[in-house]
Amino acid sequence: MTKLKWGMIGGGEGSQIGPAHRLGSQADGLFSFEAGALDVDAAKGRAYAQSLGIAADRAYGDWKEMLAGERGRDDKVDLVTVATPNNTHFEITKSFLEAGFHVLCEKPMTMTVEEGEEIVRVAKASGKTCAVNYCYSAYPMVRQMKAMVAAGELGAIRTVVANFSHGHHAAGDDADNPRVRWRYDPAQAGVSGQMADCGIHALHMASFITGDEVEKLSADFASTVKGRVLEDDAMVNFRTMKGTVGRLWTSTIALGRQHGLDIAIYGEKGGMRWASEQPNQIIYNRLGARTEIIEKGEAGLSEDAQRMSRVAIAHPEGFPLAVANIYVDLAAKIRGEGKGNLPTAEDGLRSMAAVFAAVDSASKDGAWVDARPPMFR
Ligand SMILES: NC(=O)C1=CN([C@@H]2O[C@H](COP(=O)(O)OP(=O)(O)OC[C@H]3O[C@@H](n4cnc5c(N)ncnc54)[C@H](OP(=O)(O)O)[C@@H]3O)[C@@H](O)[C@H]2O)C=CC1
Ligand SMILES: O=C1CO[C@H](CO)[C@@H](O)[C@@H]1O
Repeated sequence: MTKLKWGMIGGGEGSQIGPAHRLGSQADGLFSFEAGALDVDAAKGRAYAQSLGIAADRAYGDWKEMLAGERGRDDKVDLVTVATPNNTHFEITKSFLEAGFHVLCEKPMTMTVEEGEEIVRVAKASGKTCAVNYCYSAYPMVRQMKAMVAAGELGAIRTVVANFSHGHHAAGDDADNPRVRWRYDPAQAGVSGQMADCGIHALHMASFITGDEVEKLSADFASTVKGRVLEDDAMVNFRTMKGTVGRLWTSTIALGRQHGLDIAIYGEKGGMRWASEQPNQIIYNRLGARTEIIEKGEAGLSEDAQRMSRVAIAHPEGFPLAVANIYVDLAAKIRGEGKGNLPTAEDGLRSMAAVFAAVDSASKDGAWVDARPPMFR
């Protein structure tokens, strides 16, 4: 099978997410890395792209040059990944979709709800795929949890408790760290810091696993590090469309917590929890029974959990392979072979609506506000 052609914008040398996209896109031999505008500094971006094996004429200085260069080629890239800071996602994603490219955009998909709605419209009109990199939903055992909820193994879901709390932005003297500073700069990050950076992953997981959506929420935001404009800690209570009670804590100042993404689902007949730092196990309790550990690779897992797992039982499969699962489903969708369980532009829009609702609620002492995008009300 001929490989699809892939290009990336952002994800340059030293970036946090760039390596995961390179490893993920290459893991299954489905995409060849053909073009990139990898850095905000044109010279650095061109040099780094070439050091990764990209031809000089496709190692672009910026995304506009890449769009102009690629759209005229017979062998243009099929898929473009947008892995730049948040304030550029909308313009780049919209432009590439309109020019006929498939796009995988990093989260948050846009800076505003209106932009999110615009991307949903543009993606639909273009007929191209626009996915958003909610990659934690592509861990095998997260797929297993989704399948178990859908099969009714937990009964009606009562409560979802999600955390995405780490301690890596706890140092007040780290404000100039280039990996940190844009995350608290409203011009580059948007109206929210940690809620938009990590909280939306946890909220997406809650929706993804339960097959439900956030309807309304109440938020408490805090900026605990002196001088920080945007929140670095947030507690959000929410309710879903089906009436499930939701709790979310997201923080960047929780020293001692490393990645800090975990989720628990409690239903009438059972409960289960999963943590991204122990991704191969689900801790499961049936009502009245002893605790069970469900292990990646064991017999009897859902078809989707098996499909998303590459190596035998007990061998760790981690973050880059979860990202690879997103690329597997993207390749299938681009080839018209199925949709998998891809996070979509609609998911990206729902996240933006939740972020804006949380900012609004926090400014009103935690008043409950509608968290649905106007387009879906
Ligand atoms: N899905 C996930 O799990 C994760 C998602 N993310 C998301 O990915 C995006 C990038 O985050 P992260 O990698 O942590 O950020 P970093 O700051 O670590 O890296 C950003 C990279 O993009 C480059 N860049 C900045 N602006 C442009 C531009 N206009 N054109 C081309 N390249 C540009 C930077 O260059 P330079 O170094 O010179 O500034 C750098 O190489 C964010 O939106 C973030 O929310 C991040 C981590 C995990
Ligand atoms: O999306 C993300 C998930 O993980 C990181 C934390 O480790 C975040 O900073 C990031 O933007």
